[in-house]
Amino acid sequence: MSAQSSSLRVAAIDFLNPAPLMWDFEHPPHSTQLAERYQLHYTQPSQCAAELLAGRADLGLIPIAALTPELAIVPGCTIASLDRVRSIQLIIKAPHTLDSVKTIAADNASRSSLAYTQVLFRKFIGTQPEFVSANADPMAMLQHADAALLIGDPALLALEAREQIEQTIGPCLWFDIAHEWHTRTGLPWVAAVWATRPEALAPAGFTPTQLIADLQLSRDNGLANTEALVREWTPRIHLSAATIHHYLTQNIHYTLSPDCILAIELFRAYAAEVDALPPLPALRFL
Ligand SMILES: C=C(O[C@@H]1C=C(C(=O)O)C=C[C@H]1O)C(=O)O
Repeated sequence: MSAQSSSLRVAAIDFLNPAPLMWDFEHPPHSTQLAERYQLHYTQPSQCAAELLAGRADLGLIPIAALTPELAIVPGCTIASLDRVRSIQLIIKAPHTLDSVKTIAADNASRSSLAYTQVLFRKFIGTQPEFVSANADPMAMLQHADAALLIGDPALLALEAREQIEQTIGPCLWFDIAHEWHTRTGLPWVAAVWATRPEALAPAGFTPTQLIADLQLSRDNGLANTEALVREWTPRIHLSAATIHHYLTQNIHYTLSPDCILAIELFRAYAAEVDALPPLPALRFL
């Protein structure tokens, strides 16, 4: 059997924010060679986690809320933010405020932001609002609940449509969940990491070193090509080139630094404390 006789099945996220991480998989000169070794499939964050946990994917860009003791974090890359992320919005309908909100319609694509929001209310505000899973449609969500939690591209688009939403729904308060976490903990806000079932690597002819190197190089090449990414995404999403540029360079942080690891540990500890997630006593790394 040759060293690379089969490929690694990868579940990736179909939002704007992971685009720099995916650069080499989608652009020459590396895309052709990577396509022989990686079989990519794009879906929503919650689905990436489900596929990895069910063994339908070997590697996934998954919400940190979905990490289990069986999964190993691939060091190097992350989807995080050092303060405001822009794409995680909690929209609260007047006259409600953070203290009075009772029902929250939560985007069913999310695992991490849902648990961060539960931590925000249960640990920091001291209330127990009810969360109802919903499709990412801000008008419908706000018609049925006191607040809406949106993630990814739908959150970015809701911010652009803020006036229109408030004309229909009435005045709203808009909270950036990453900023709320950062101001209360002093730590980065971490949403997702590359994770793998480590036993899947050898049968696909991969070593951990090679996987880590491929993913980091793709991220580095993506960040070196931000201008090209902005040009590619401007026709694909209803946002200005300046907003996309700011989002990719200022809002999202792509390096899994020691602070990000501390943040994952604290988030999982708080989430277990408030019964938002099962306990995860130790993080496992590849
Ligand atoms: C920054 C974001 O992070 C995403 C949010 C996630 C979640 O809430 O579960 C998971 C993966 C990330 O890609 C975003 O999509 O806005």
